[in-house]
Amino acid sequence: MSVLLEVEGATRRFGGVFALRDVGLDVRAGETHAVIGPNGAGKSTLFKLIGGQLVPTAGTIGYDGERIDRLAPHRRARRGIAIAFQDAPVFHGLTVAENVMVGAHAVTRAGPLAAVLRLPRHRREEKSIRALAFAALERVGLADQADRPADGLPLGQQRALQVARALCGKPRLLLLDEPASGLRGPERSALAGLIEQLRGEGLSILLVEHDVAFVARLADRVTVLDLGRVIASGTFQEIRADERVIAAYLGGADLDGADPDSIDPDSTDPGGAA
Ligand SMILES: Nc1ncnc2c1ncn2[C@@H]1O[C@H](COP(=O)(O)OP(=O)(O)OP(=O)(O)O)[C@@H](O)[C@H]1O
Repeated sequence: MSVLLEVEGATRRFGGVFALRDVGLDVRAGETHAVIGPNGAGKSTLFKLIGGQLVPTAGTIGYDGERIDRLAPHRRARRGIAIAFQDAPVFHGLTVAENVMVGAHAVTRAGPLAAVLRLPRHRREEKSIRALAFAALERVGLADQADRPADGLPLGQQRALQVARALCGKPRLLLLDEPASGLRGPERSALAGLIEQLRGEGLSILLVEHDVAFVARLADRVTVLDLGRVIASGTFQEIRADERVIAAYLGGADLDGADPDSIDPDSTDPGGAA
């Protein structure tokens, strides 16, 4: 399997604090790779280095054979890296479809503001943007919600909407920022099913997540961060047996409780990775 994303020696310092030190990981084409770690481990910092919201103090990030660590986020998006931020705003007063159309700016010349303001440049592209948005809504199972106001959409469907927005950019690599956070059992299961479906369609996925049960079900490989360093990487079964991982998770009770085969539909416990 070829490597799509390669992070090497990534270091990020904030003043005297090393949020990340010499971190390496790769995402292979078609795999779901999860990054987990306790609070303050550096997960968000790593996510932002890959998305382009932060630049590394040292190290490199390669994507599809090209260095991208100094590229602006929108240039990464145009190369096929899409981000679904779990707390990205839902634009109230717009329909579900219109909210998703805002995500199409990565593959069209009109920007998101043009989409919202319906400027002439946008109108020329509106037809293809609508088609992209509806295809994305189909993929995430929200097509029947397309014309309803996005206000008041249940949290699980809001997450699916964020994923649909990201899919409008026709990504090869989808970055998911704690997608299960705050979701209850059935919604978590539905979202896990969606991520499995996208993986089945060939999308490469990098998932930063607190919820260990969620990761156990979805990830082909897991990278574990603690205090800014990689302490283990491998399949979930491999990392759950690693002594450093068990120590980082205070005795391993949370990891042992994560059943890779199921997410308890009645559970609201996020798996205890926090
Ligand atoms: N902008 C910043 N300025 C100063 N320190 C920062 C900044 N961002 C992160 N840090 C520090 O870097 C370290 C890693 O933070 P980061 O948010 O990446 O961890 P995390 O694993 O995402 O944590 P959490 O699970 O709590 O979200 C922490 O010590 C944090 O305080």
